[in-house]
Amino acid sequence: MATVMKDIELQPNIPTSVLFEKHANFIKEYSQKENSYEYGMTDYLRMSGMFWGLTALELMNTLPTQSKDEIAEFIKNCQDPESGGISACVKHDPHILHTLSAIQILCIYDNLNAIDVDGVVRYIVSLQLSDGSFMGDKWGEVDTRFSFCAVATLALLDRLNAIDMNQAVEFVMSCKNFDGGYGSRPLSESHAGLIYCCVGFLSITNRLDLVDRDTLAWWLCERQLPSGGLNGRPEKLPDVCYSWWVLSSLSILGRLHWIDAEALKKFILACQDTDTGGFADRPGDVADPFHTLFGIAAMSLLGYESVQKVNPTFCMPQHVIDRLQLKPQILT
Ligand SMILES: CN(C(=O)[C@H](Cc1cnc[nH]1)NC(=O)OCc1ccccc1)[C@@H](Cc1ccccc1)C(=O)N[C@@H](Cc1c[nH]c2ccccc12)C(=O)NO
Ligand SMILES: [Zn+2]
Repeated sequence: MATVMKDIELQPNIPTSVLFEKHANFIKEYSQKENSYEYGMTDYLRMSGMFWGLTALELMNTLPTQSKDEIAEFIKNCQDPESGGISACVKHDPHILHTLSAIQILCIYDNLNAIDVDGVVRYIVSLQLSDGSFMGDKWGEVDTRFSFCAVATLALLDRLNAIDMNQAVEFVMSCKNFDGGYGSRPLSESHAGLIYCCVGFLSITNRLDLVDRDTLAWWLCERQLPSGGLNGRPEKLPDVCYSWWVLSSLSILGRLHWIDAEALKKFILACQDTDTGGFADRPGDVADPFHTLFGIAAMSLLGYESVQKVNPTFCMPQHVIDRLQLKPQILT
């Protein structure tokens, strides 16, 4: 009985280069369709959506610098004066995910003094529990994603000393599985997105010595399918955003060369929508800003020319990380 591996077939006529013009247009148009149904439906993701769009544009050297003040104004209006946290959109509750996205955007524009930095630090500190873990917001959900958001935000603000670092590391390590991967809580299944968060967390806290380097690198390489694409867990279909979660983790572990880069590049290029611009999760699907950022960021990690270098730990342009004099640990 043949074991059927879930994968896709690449069509013959796929693009052979990144269609930069079309992608820049796609992102700019997306943000202008303010009164469209899709735009309204994604209010709850607005701050993250802005991070995806702006980072993609900066990586393609097309950041709209003229929007700097209006974006700072929007972010200011999203900061809750009482908790110090930042929300996805005005009138929404603050959340650690969108607090990170907001700080990432302000760092790209070198405009951190647009918001109350001490308030943001106070908010992050207020979310840490006694076991070292972090809640996403006041409603109490705990997840290793939020551990990453906490240390990434504090590192960008140069305020890492505000939290109990040893306890924070203890909790993340309690989520390591025997396959070398990490889940969202202790005993949760390994997943490429959470592995990115936990490896990124250990990179920022300078504790990559705690990773089972080759076991984990092996699990990550096993994500590559015959189509060249990467999936997020065994038996799943390939998806261009997993190119980012897996490649950035392998880069931090110094094992990027274990992936078949040429086959992966072909898969990523095939995910471009040649009509609308943008990247979809898989060839032939509808493009969106999320998959557009992670497709471009993955191409950057693969050394594709005329894309700015991206930092694998922060998913931000390397020149921004350099300006902030941040040196997240990577293994060579
Ligand atoms: C809420 N999200 C998801 O659940 C996506 C859905 C998806 C896309 N392709 C396959 N599934 N899943 C996802 O992001 O999984 C990867 C992941 C999971 C956990 C932690 C980190 C990354 C997406 C949005 C979305 C929803 C639906 C369709 C496309 C995008 C999402 O917001 N993901 C997060 C993932 C992420 C990126 N950087 C992070 C840092 C810390 C924590 C999470 C993230 C994000 O981009 N935040 O800025
Ligand atoms: Zn995806």
